[in-house]
Amino acid sequence: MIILASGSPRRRDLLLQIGASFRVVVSDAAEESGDALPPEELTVRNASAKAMAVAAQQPDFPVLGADTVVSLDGHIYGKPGGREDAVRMLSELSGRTHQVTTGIALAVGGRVFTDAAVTEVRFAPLSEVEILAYVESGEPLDKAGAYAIQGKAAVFVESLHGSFSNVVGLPLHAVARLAGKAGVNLYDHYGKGPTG
Ligand SMILES: Cc1cn([C@H]2C[C@H](O)[C@@H](COP(=O)(O)OP(=O)(O)OP(=O)(O)O)O2)c(=O)[nH]c1=O
Repeated sequence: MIILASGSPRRRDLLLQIGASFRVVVSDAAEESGDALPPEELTVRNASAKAMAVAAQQPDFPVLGADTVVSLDGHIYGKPGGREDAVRMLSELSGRTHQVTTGIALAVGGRVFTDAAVTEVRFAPLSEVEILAYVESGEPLDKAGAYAIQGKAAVFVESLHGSFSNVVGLPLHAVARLAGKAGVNLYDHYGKGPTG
């Protein structure tokens, strides 16, 4: 069994999807933000801080932390500060290709294994009316870059290159690969793997 150090229902759903054996302990680690660090470095740092904060209380289990940001033209977009901020972010993403980066960190036995995945997402040009209606739906407010690809914003996405689950908050292939590297079994209930 592992511990998911995350309050994100999306990350919980993604681990459930692959049949992982886990429980959730939400981390209180402070997140860094801003454009000073490249997205891979920033998200790996934040993911490590989340994993290590929970590992300090739960040293007997491997702990997985993750952090997702959107980036475009050297700017990093985290969660919007409110509706106006969400409108601004979506206007900037409109008609452009941006990157979604998730850093992951697995703390196990005093060591921290890390990785990051990047997905390119192309948005169609969005009208002001579309953006305002979407923000009004409330969906963007707790999402990096002010949108949810698994939700109503799916209609904005013209194309995607890379891992889809990465955009939703947890790159599942990279998580499985990292677990393998760290010697952690994600599916330890009765020793069964994803195929049962
Ligand atoms: C781009 C995008 C982000 N998101 C979400 C995933 C993350 O939950 C959130 C990014 O915020 P994060 O700070 O990475 O995570 P979180 O605060 O939700 O959870 P925790 O720190 O406890 O792990 O944005 C989507 O759900 N869909 C999307 O298409």
